Amino acid sequence: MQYLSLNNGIRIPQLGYGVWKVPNEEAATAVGQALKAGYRLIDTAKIYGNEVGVGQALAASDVPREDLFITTKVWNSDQGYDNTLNAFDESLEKLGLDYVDLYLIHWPTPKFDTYVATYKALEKIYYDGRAKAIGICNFEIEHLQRILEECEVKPAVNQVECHPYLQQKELKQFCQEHDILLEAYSPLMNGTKVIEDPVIKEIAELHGKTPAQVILRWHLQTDVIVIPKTVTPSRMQENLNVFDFELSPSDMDQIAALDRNERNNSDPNEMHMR
Ligand SMILES: NC(=O)C1=CN([C@@H]2O[C@H](COP(=O)(O)OP(=O)(O)OC[C@H]3O[C@@H](n4cnc5c(N)ncnc54)[C@H](OP(=O)(O)O)[C@@H]3O)[C@@H](O)[C@H]2O)C=CC1
Ligand SMILES: O=C1CO[C@H](CO)[C@@H](O)[C@@H]1O
Repeated sequence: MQYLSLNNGIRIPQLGYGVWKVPNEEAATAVGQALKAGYRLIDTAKIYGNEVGVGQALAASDVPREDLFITTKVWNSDQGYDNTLNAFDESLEKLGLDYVDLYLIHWPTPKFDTYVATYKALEKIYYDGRAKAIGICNFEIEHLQRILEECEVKPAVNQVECHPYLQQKELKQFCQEHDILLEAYSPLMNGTKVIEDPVIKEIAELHGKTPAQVILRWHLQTDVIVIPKTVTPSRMQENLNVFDFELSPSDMDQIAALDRNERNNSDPNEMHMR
């Protein structure tokens, strides 16, 4: 496993395991398999409804707590200072943990203008030592600017949709300038289109790797954290086997040219409180 350092010095595995759409009843098995395969970062959220299953896998695993990196997120309808503190307590209890490694605001929900108060609750959780790091998801530059201006603790990460068809170059640069790591969600574009892209396929053949491995390797070489999801054990292993080859500058240039601002998930400015 390869690690990066967050802006507060905490180490984060650069490749993790996402569990959106993994039903709670299946999460314990899936996360257990992922931990056995070698994943150490698990990315869940209250809205995924599987924190209990994730917690069961953590409890059953012999991986020491300090080697795990557990992320969860506050959902839109729990935003606001007090609501967030309560939602955090519930998430922690479901996970069966006394701290998480990273707690994130799931969406800025700009229409309701609650994300600054929500972030201040995250700061309290951080100061209390119950989250080793805090951050946000789906924040655009204007949302980030407000946090940087109005809050004390710099977000450690901004988790956003990112893949070769949505490379987030401007946001990535802004985050780099402010020492915020970008974390790529839906890194395989939810297993759609980009996996079938002819340029990706050609590069994959050149390296004797799969298209998914090429995409994940591209993410790693662009210095982002990447959290692919799969419930298929062979793919868990496939997605981890990306540390034994390197994309050339020419491969990287060809993938850079695939950027087309194509989103597969919601637009942060259109996400409402649900
Ligand atoms: N903060 C946020 O707003 C969001 C965060 N996320 C996080 O990011 C994680 C990953 O993103 P997600 O949206 O799940 O999408 P991904 O881009 O990780 O794609 C997951 C899909 O790709 C398939 N897949 C996985 N590996 C391979 C492979 N090697 N070859 C072919 N297909 C493959 C999976 O199928 P199968 O499982 O059947 O093998 C699944 O259908 C989420 O699980 C979640 O933790 C996601 C969305 C939003
Ligand atoms: O992480 C995510 C997946 O689930 C949610 C919907 O249920 C999305 O809104 C979110 O971005």
